[in-house]
Amino acid sequence: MTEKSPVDLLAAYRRGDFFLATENRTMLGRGIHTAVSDADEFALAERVRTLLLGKIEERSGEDEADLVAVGALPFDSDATTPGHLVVPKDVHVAGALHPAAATLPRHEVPRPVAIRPVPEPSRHVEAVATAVTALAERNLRKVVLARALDVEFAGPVGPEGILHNLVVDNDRGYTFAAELPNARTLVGASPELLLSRRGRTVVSHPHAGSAPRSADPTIDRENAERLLASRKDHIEHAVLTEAIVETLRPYCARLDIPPRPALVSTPTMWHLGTTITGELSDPGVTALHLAAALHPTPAICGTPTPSARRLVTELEEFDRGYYAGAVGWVDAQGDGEWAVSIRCAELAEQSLRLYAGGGIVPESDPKAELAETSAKFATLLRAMGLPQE
Ligand SMILES: C=C(O[C@@H]1C=C(C(=O)O)C=C[C@H]1O)C(=O)O
Repeated sequence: MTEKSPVDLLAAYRRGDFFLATENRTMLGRGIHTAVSDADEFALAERVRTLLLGKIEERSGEDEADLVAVGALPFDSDATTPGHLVVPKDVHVAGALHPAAATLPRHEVPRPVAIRPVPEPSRHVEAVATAVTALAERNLRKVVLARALDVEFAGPVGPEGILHNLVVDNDRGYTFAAELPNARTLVGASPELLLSRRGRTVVSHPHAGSAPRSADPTIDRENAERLLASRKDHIEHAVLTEAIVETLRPYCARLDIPPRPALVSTPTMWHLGTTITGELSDPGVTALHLAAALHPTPAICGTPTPSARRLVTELEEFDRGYYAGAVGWVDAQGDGEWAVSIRCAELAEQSLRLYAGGGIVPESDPKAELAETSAKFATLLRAMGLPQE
């Protein structure tokens, strides 16, 4: 592994590579040594584990640090949208991109020729109202409804400029670009950690409960305080942390769960977040296996999961693809990091689809839910140099 600075890695990123920047690490994966796709996420985790362990043996004693698999899990796996990981030919890892990245000049992204909401905003409001009724009828505690924006360009557009600007804007969280098996690139900046594993230590940082940031410091503070005091948002959040804890508990000898969520901020949103830390009882369980066990969490699907998933399919007029899945890496030891793939877009040759959703509980107001998705689009719109809806 040659030494490169984090800013060099960002500059070196090209479509086809894997890129992930976190608060303390920057990773660039290039080339395909082996690609593994599987619609069954646990089978995928097992195949990747066997593959990486096999590679350790081939190398016998050489450096194992760059033996990783990187990639993305979709919201709903099937044959055309499988979990997709790649063992890159070359992996470069460096330290944190920030604070240095904040001073980098922004890149120009071509202006779109068309932006079309899917569905129309009024239809999303109706879908949320229908969801609120369905929650009571079907005994659901929460469902997450999303909408999309289809953006078209006059010519080919790469992910490089968008990724660069996302990195400049976001000094925390998980900023990523990953190649998808459908010849698209998933690019985004998620605040939310699904799961990380380092040795026996696992961490999950679920987010639920949202309010927009404001350029006016007084309004910004008020929005944050209203969120911290909002019963509706605390209910949405509790449903999520309960599910994470329930899933992780059987794997862990110890779990630390803070009694109440904390305020988390991105440049565009306030959220409620809870950092859950655990110690694995079986260190043989990989980060990817645990990510597969947790997914789909009530942050992006709902509770109970099967009926929430059904309601999502009934009410959303588009396929989520790799939005509301996970993006990350796992190494030969089973360590890894998986972020929830939100605040992201799937980029094709000269078009992209960007996504945003929000949790619906019985107390939800449909108009406020529409506004929340608009605020969430801002992460990507800003990186594209566009006005925020
Ligand atoms: C579903 C999204 O975000 C999720 C939903 C949230 C909410 O409902 O409050 C908050 C953070 C995320 O877990 C998204 O950004 O698309």
